[in-house]
Parts: sequence; structure tokens; C-alpha cells
Amino acid sequence: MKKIAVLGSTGSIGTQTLDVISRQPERYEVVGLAAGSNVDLLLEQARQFKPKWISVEERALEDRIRSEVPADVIVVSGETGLKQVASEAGANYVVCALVGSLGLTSTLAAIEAGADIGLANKETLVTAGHLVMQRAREKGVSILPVDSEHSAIFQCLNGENAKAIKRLIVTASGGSFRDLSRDQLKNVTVEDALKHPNWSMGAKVTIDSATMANKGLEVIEAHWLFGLPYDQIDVVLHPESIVHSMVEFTDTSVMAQLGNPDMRVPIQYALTYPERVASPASPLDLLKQGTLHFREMNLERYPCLRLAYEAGRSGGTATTVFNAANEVAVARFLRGEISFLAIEDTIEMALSKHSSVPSPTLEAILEADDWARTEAASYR
Ligand SMILES: NC(=O)C1=CN([C@@H]2O[C@H](COP(=O)(O)OP(=O)(O)OC[C@H]3O[C@@H](n4cnc5c(N)ncnc54)[C@H](OP(=O)(O)O)[C@@H]3O)[C@@H](O)[C@H]2O)C=CC1
Ligand SMILES: CC(=O)[C@@H](O)[C@H](O)COP(=O)(O)O
Ligand SMILES: [Mn+2]
Repeated sequence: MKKIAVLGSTGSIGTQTLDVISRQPERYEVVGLAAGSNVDLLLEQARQFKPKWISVEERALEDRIRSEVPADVIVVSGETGLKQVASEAGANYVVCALVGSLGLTSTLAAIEAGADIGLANKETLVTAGHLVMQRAREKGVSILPVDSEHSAIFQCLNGENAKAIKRLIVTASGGSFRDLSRDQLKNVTVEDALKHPNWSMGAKVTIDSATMANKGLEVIEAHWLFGLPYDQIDVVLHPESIVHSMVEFTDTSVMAQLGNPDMRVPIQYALTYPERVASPASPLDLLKQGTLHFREMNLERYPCLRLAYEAGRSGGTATTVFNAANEVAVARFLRGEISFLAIEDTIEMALSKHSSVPSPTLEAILEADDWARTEAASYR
């Protein structure tokens, strides 16, 4: 039986993870739940799944939770609380569905405790991929991708020889503004940016999808997960989000994983791997679907993707800075403080001012993350 802790249980991935778990109760025991400030939903989840540990963002929220759960449940808070749920609740599998580089320290704590990781939180790998992957190897724990593209690639690589990979082809929907010109992007609204054409997701990743920063984060995530150089990771536009990604092999064969857009499929695969079990997703009917489209990616139209490749190729703390500047800029855009196009300007400014530290320690990474946040917060 998998003893599971879900970090970010009240979010889009977190709730879908619990949905998957609730359909196969004989396979799983939920030992820990961690969330931010959505206490009503967290309590509802606690009543259903009966975890032994619960963490919330603020200490001030602890008492309300304590008053509504059995006395033996341990209630904690903050980043320390996240790490405790990840490492002390007895989980042998931790789903990291937090948003942002906040997920890094609790993911590392789970690895130290020897738990396998179901990783949705791509920012963790973008911030400190070398540390996370190295520590996972040393501890003998598996990092199972939840992100749909990486799950697709992982499935295409099943049983294959890594030496036979020619390139990964990551698909991108194009996001909410894919039919707009650069000029039209000057005046777009938050409300419109939050309308993803194919997926219903949390606000941050939906904005990332519109700027194409999401694909940049995913290219860097793929670099760490699959150990390939950036020249072997390509992105193509695929507006339908049916082909979740592809792998081209040296013999010219291309393997792809297809399905209707439903995150419960990759979430479930990360939980049941190497087994496959029935899922609640609606089956893909290619006859009804009819046509699939693919278009070349234009890095001038999507500077955030260009900047991500540049940061990835620079290595060191450059990707930490790419991520942190993006996180701050997206939060500011969502609060109405800056325009949509100022997101890419913020990232470009932070990267241009940063001197990347090669092979950084955790301390150097946290310092670069902090520095980029301060720079991005005061830009314009
Ligand atoms: N949504 C999707 O379909 C996909 C998401 N991903 C990735 O998965 C990750 C999660 O995305 P998504 O589920 O959309 O995000 P959401 O915004 O929907 O959920 C984020 C979760 O993190 C919690 N959280 C936020 N801040 C804190 C904090 N300071 N302390 C503790 N918990 C906190 C939230 O709690 P609360 O709400 O209670 O405040 C919530 O449970 C991201 O890295 C994203 O890129 C990848 C592929 C697809
Ligand atoms: C569902 C998922 O994995 C998201 O990260 C998705 O990739 C967003 O879609 P696009 O970034 O392709 O618009
Ligand atoms: Mn994705």
C-alpha cells in the first residue's frame, strides 16, 4: 500500500490527485495533507481521507483546524510544516502539487526521508534540478513526472534505450492568446489570460501557458528528468493538446502519447507506475477528433521560451532566476500591477543583471531566488 502525502492538496493538481486516490482506496492511505489558506476545503479533505498530519500556510490557521479534527492529528504550518508533512508523516510517496519554488525544500525533505515523488511542481526542478536529481539518485528514490508532457515522454521511453533517443518533442497548446499578434498582446486583460483553450488549471500555470514561460519551464524540467541537452529538446505548437509529447529515436521512429486533456491520467500513472488501471477520463475518439494540427514554434513571438532556453544553456543559477522573476511577475500581473508583456520584460531584466553561479549549493540557489524576487518586485 502507498502511504501518501499530498502537498498542495487544495489546488487543481491536489484535488485531482485525491480524486484519483478516492477511486482506488485499497491502494492508498493518505497520511498527510498540506495546503495554503483554503481551510474549508482542507477540512473537508481531512474528514474524507483522515490524514495523521496536516499543514497550513499560516500559524494563525492551525487552531481552527485543531478544533475540527481528532486530537491525535498533528497540525503544523509554514515551510517547516510542509517539510514535516513531507518527511515525518510516514509517507513513502509524496505528491508535490505546490505552486512555485516554494516546493523545493519540502521535495528535498521527502527525498531525504526516502519517499518516492510524484512531481507536478516543475518549478522545483527549474530552481534546483541538479540538486534534486542528484539527491534522488543517491537516496534511490524515483521522481515520477505528473506534468502531462513529461508523463507522455516517460511513457514513450518505457523499455527504450536512452542512447537511442534523438530528441524530445514537447507539445504546446499556445495558451489563451495564441491567435493574437505581439501588437495585440499590449492590452490584454487578466480575465482573458486566465481562459486556457484546453485545460482548467491554477492561475499561475495558466498565465505561464499564455506567455509560453510554461513551455520554457517544461523544457528545463525535461532536461533534468530525462538527462538530455537542450539541443535535443524541441517544442512544437499543437493547438488541440491531444498529443501530449513525443520522442524521436535514432531510427527515425517517433513515439507519441495521446489522450483527451485530463490531468487525472498522468497523475494516476505516476501513482500506479508501472501498472495501468482504468481511469475516469473520457476515451479519445480520433475519428470524432478528425484532425490534429502542428505548427513550428516562433521564439520571437514567445520571448519567454527563448529566455528559458538561454537560461537553461547558461546553467547554474540562471534557471533559478528565470523561475523566480517569472513567479513574481505573474503574481504582479494577476494583481493588476503590471501589463502582460511586462512579464517577459521582468524575466529578461533579471537574467541580464544576474551573474550565474555554476553548480550552485542549496544556499546559493536560495540566495539567487531571493535576489531575483527583489529585483522583479521593484521592476517598473
Ligand atoms: N493544474 C494543472 O493542470 C497542472 C499543473 N502543473 C503544475 O503543478 C503545480 C500546481 O499547479 P496547480 O495545481 O495548478 O496550482 P494551484 O494554484 O491550483 O494549487 C496550488 C496549491 O498550493 C497551495 N499553496 C500555495 N501557496 C502555499 C503556501 N505558501 N503554503 C502551502 N501551500 C500553498 C495552495 O493552497 P491553497 O489553495 O489552500 O491556498 C494549493 O493547494 C504547478 O507547479 C503547476 O505548474 C503541471 C501540469 C498541469
Ligand atoms: C496540463 C499541463 O501539463 C500543463 O502544464 C499544460 O502543459 C499547459 O498547456 P500549454 O502550456 O501547452 O498551453
Ligand atoms: Mn505541462
